[in-house]
Amino acid sequence: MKKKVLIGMSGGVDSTVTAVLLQKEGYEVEGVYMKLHNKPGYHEENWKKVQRVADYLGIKVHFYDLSKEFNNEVYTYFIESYKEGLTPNPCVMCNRTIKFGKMVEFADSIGAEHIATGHYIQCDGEFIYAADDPNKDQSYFLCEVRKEVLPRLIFPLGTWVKEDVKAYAARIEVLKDFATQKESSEICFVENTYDEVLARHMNIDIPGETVDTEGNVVGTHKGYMHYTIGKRRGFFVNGAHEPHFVLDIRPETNQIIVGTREKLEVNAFKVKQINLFEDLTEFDCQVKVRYRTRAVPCHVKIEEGKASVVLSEPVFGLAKGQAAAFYDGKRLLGGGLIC
Ligand SMILES: Nc1ncnc2c1ncn2[C@@H]1O[C@H](COP(=O)(O)OP(=O)(O)OP(=O)(O)O)[C@@H](O)[C@H]1O
Repeated sequence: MKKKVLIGMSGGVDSTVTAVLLQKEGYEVEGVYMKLHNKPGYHEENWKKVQRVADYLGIKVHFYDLSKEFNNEVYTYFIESYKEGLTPNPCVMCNRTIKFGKMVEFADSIGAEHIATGHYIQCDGEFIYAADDPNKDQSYFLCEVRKEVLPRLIFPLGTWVKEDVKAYAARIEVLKDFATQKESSEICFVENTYDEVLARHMNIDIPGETVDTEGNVVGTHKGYMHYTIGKRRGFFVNGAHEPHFVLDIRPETNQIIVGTREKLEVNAFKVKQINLFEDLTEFDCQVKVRYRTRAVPCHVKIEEGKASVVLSEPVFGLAKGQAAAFYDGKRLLGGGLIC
């Protein structure tokens, strides 16, 4: 009997090509489109595309409304994090709870042993590995995924480059336009900027004090939720000759702490909500502290659910709330949230 795979189909070129490839490989393919939020017009358009692919492949596709779950697990966390002066990573949370959480439960309900997506990642059933194409690699966003689901995951695009994925779609007459459509933005529910999303829920324009590391008031800012650590624009510092960066955010007093670039340097930090694919308590590895950055060698020690990370070279602009992903070369060991 053919093995059944459930594919997360977004209407984008990556998941479309994923579906074509897995059907060619001999899997019995079903697709699911998850409605995650209420961006006007967004779902109607994507669902139509998913149906078009389904017609072409002759497969069954499901429309699954997970907007309530997404709101509870991802969207609220996003809003609350900014309120607390943190920099959230909604994609990391979505991958844990929705894409490789609720979608896996859905796969169970239709008797699908495997779950596939168009993520640029590799997985051997035990570990996740960075994609061959370093520019597209998305493994960082899976550092909080539960270990138990790994044996069921398939990522056919982990060895592909995006241009080849587009070229593949372009060669199929009915899927031609998938190759040229606009690529999705980084956070699916953010249309333009994250402040716009926050402003729908609260007043974020409350001017406050800009303070230096000694506690002196040196200027003004637009409201602490407009800033993330490392940001260097959008606030005022009296008589500053050098560029100043946001070093810390104090929601209680609506203050931002600013300083020159060398003050952004961090050599050690802590990580909570640790999720590891291997039983490790003390180890050397490399850590990525944000998505588009190089992994830095470090030593990690885990005690009472928190990891102490000591870096062998400094990083600049470490934002609390962001994910820290631990790697052994291309192999993802797991990760957690910077605290
Ligand atoms: N709303 C959704 N419903 C079902 N699966 C989804 C949805 N959004 C994303 N996915 C799955 O997660 C994968 C990675 O999502 P991401 O948002 O990074 O999309 P992407 O790289 O633009 O891929 P695509 O070209 O398939 O949209 C997608 O390839 C798809 O398999």
